[in-house]
Amino acid sequence: MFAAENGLKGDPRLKSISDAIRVVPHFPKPGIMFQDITTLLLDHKAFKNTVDIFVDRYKDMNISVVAGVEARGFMFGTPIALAIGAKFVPLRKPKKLPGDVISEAYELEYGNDRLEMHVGAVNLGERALIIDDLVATGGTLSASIKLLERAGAEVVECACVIGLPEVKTDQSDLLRKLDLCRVESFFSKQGQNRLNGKPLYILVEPRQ
Ligand SMILES: O=P(O)(O)OC[C@H]1O[C@H](OP(=O)(O)OP(=O)(O)O)[C@H](O)[C@@H]1O
Ligand SMILES: Nc1ncnc2[nH]cnc12
Repeated sequence: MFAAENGLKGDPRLKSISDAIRVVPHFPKPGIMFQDITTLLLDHKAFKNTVDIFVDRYKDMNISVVAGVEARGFMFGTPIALAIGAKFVPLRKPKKLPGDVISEAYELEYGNDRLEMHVGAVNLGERALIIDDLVATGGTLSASIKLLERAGAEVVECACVIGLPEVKTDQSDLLRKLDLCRVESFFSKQGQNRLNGKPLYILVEPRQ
């Protein structure tokens, strides 16, 4: 669900977060409206508001693992993990982790990729939160959920700063991706957004 529909309606922190995100048209490819969170990181107050909202939501949920998606999920995931007293597990792009890994392939708005996690980073039955900066097709989060579940964790929720309600891609491609992700009521404003059966919590919609 969106934070504004879940108790934070009119909360000025959401506007401060949205205002701090820069939109760069046609990056990294023509037609993509790139949501640039580096400008949010430059704004101490807006960055702190972002982390605080997540920490308030997750601090009493008995979460022992925060998994962050490379690269931008690391920037939000690590301060959240520290604040709620959980360990941080990086989900990395291929061939970056030195130990034994498990791996999941996925599709992106602008390409294909794979995520890897160290074997042994997560124990059976641990309660996990997955953090990224942005959800578009849901392919990245879908692969992340699978990695955590393969390691025996219970994924409590996925959380992102930005949710793109529509993906700028051709319709059949989008349908194929949504099918791949088994997205249920994706970006419905009423009720919960769900991704592979897991609740999805989103702070703001993209800036135009
Ligand atoms: O919902 P999806 O369609 O899967 O897209 C969302 C993902 O795309 C971006 O990462 P990207 O792969 O560009 O990597 P980066 O963070 O390393 O730049 C973004 O940070 C998310 O992880
Ligand atoms: N439009 C977008 N802006 C930033 N990151 C993205 N990842 C996938 N689509 C994106």
